[in-house]
Amino acid sequence: MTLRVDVVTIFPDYLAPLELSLIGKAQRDGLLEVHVHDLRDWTHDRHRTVDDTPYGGGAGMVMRPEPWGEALDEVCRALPGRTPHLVVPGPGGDRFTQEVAYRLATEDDWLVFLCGRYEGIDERVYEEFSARYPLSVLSLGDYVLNGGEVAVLAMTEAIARLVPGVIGNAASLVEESHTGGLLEYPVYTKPPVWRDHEVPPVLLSGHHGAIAEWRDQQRLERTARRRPDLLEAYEAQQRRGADDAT
Ligand SMILES: N#Cc1c(-c2ccc3cc[nH]c3c2)n[nH]c1N
Repeated sequence: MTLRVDVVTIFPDYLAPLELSLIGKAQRDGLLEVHVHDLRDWTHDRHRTVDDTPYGGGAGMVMRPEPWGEALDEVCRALPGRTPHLVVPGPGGDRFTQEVAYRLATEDDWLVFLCGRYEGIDERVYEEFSARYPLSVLSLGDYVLNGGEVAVLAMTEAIARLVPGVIGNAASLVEESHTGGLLEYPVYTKPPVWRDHEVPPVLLSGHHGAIAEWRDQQRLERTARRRPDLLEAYEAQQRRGADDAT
């Protein structure tokens, strides 16, 4: 399945990193298609204006609905017969988590990201396009960015890497943080001793069962220390699983 990603932004160069590394290779391998669009291409004045002052007063500027309307009318019709899922990064959105990334990677094959700037996008754009397409507002976390581009980079990488074939060794997806609800275990490589820091002996033992047990324990301890909220959810899920099995 080729995942198509369209991004509408006033800073197209911000999305250049999507041409690099694994995401760039996925595009060259035909697993991912990324199309970046400059919102100003849908303006018609000499200054290519995309913002204006807010009704009701207040600081800052608001993104005008007209360029968004014309841009999304065109972008969302790029694949006749297919329906895009519109994703708008925003601090007030639902939390973007690994579970959301997995859902978007497996349930959608066409994502259209709207990158807001200034104080945001005129609300009528959400009204107009949520009536026509699935539309999600998603937040990276509880801090404030200046626009949606950084969020789109993070979301696209998190989603694209879950597309089959993008990550060469799919097994690595199983043991990483947030897969299965726990944080990842600590990793080591050569040399066996570095500045008097030794690799845990169990990892040099060759006993795969003992290594797996140590890693599981490390995941639990690390999650308990750094993210007790995740551990609580994990243990509740384990209890539900045990109840279902009886
Ligand atoms: N996602 C996300 C965001 C944002 C964000 C996203 C878009 C715009 C447009 C203007 N300001 C923005 C902030 N801030 N913090 C997050 N976790």
